[in-house]
Amino acid sequence: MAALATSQLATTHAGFGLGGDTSMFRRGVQGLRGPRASAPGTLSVRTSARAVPRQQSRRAQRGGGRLPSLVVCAAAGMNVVFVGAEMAPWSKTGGLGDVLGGLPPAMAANGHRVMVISPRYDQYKDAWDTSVVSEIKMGDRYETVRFFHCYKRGVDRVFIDHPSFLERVWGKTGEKIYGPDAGVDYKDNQLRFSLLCQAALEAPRILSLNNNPYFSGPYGEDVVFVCNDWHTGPLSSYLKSNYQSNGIYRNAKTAFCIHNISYQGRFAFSDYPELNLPERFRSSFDFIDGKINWMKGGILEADRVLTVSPYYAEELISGIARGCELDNIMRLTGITGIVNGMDVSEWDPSKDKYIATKYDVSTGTGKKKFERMLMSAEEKYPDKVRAVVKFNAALAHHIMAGADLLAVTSRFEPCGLIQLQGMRYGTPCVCASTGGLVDTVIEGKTGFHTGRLSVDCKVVEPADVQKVATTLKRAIRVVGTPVYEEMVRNCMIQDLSWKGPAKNWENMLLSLGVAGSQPGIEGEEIAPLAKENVAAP
Ligand SMILES: Nc1ncnc2c1ncn2[C@@H]1O[C@H](COP(=O)(O)OP(=O)(O)O[C@H]2O[C@H](CO)[C@@H](O)[C@H](O)[C@H]2O)[C@@H](O)[C@H]1O
Repeated sequence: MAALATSQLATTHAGFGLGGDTSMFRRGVQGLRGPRASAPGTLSVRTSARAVPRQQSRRAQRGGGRLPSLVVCAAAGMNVVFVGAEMAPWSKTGGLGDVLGGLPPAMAANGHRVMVISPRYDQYKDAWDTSVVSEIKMGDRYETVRFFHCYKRGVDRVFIDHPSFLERVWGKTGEKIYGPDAGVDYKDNQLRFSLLCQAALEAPRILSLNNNPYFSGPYGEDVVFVCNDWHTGPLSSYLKSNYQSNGIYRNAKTAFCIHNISYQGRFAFSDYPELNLPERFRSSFDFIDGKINWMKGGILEADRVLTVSPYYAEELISGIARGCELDNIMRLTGITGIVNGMDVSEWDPSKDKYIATKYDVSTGTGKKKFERMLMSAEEKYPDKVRAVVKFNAALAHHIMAGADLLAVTSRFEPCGLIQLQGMRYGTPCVCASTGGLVDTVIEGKTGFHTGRLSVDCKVVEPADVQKVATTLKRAIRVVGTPVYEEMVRNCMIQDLSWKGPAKNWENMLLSLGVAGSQPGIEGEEIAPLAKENVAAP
């Protein structure tokens, strides 16, 4: 019998990633109104950071720098600043956190100076208070944010500290990032993430960071910001209105990356003034449903639009259903797809702390004892299914290591990480033919394709059920045969790391032409997965 992991992993956590797709959004902001509203278009971000030294010459530093202890890198490069609502392992509800955890170290390994900025949802014991503060306009009043920092795997991790992040989520990292309960958003998410965008724009200028052996001082103004999902939609607009119109960040550019288009950050149109953006940006944010749409604004105002696989990029512009009503906007701007990598140090079957029996491609075999147990369980409960509906990192690793097949029956899948994780653990995937699954799973070689499934989430099409059942049966018949063994091997010998994707990202970001940007070098990240970068309440 084949042990089968269903797409539970892909679906159970979906309730956490709530986003702002909220017709029920009603925000009570009266309590936040204050006397210091500034006119649209004026610089509303004020900093009280202490003076910082000028950034030293990168090349001079690299030339004379000592050999790095964590990352092998040298020469050239660019300043890249990722901004997002999640950053694994400090915060994660799904793949967005994984990407902001794994891609930046791979870029840093190639010699780029890389910062990632996300909220400080918890008292992370490895992140220090920089003592740098900034006053940010949040709705009608100014709020003070503090910047916390740690340097890990060659990357500056910057955490924005504000009560609207820490007080809500404290001690519950991984949950409650977007709302008090699954399916419920915080009423002030618009203000929380506007604060994140504005604070993120301050960080490269005011933080003097000196841990990296090749760089020191602030990043400065020649940077490329990489915005991720709707939470960062207004960042490009703030860059233009608060800085570039005042002669700051003249050469900076932005890229906007779509991980999940289902959550677009739709808010009542009457809330637009709360963003403190000039009128000229209103048309970028307004939407056909009479709301403002953060993702639309993010797409239209960025210098480049990306998503996480080439096939998904095609799907997004194919029509309303797969483009979720933003297809026409993306046809206008164009969109580039780059397949995600995965964190091969976190997901390593030969070292995985969660699994008792470590293995690699040369030891990928099943245990007779467990096979017998499964068979007897099947005899006893022939029609029963075990569903575990909770976020459990250890169980996720167990499933990848223990299953014979992984079913990923997504209607949409921008890239998908669980099929990569499955393949890394020698678990071929039975997947729907959509998005990144098309780009990453090869029929008959590393998995099985069901064909495309309907995107109408309200109905279960009998034809889709048939497709899934037929493909599962087809796959189960292969399990245990030499063909299956070959598929397991094909899965495990692939390089699924961030190395290749990081190079693709580099080329795309270089094409934006930020002053001083240069190609990186072939670097190897050699740092072990840091044990200490876990959250601690
Ligand atoms: N119950 C559970 N317990 C523990 N861990 C669990 C879990 N359920 C899921 N996970 C983990 O969460 C991550 C899920 O990432 P995915 O990329 O598969 O989907 P997600 O929709 O979150 O990401 C979105 O963004 C990513 C990143 O771009 C795209 O790959 C994807 O297609 C897009 O939908 C994986 O690391 C998985 O192991």
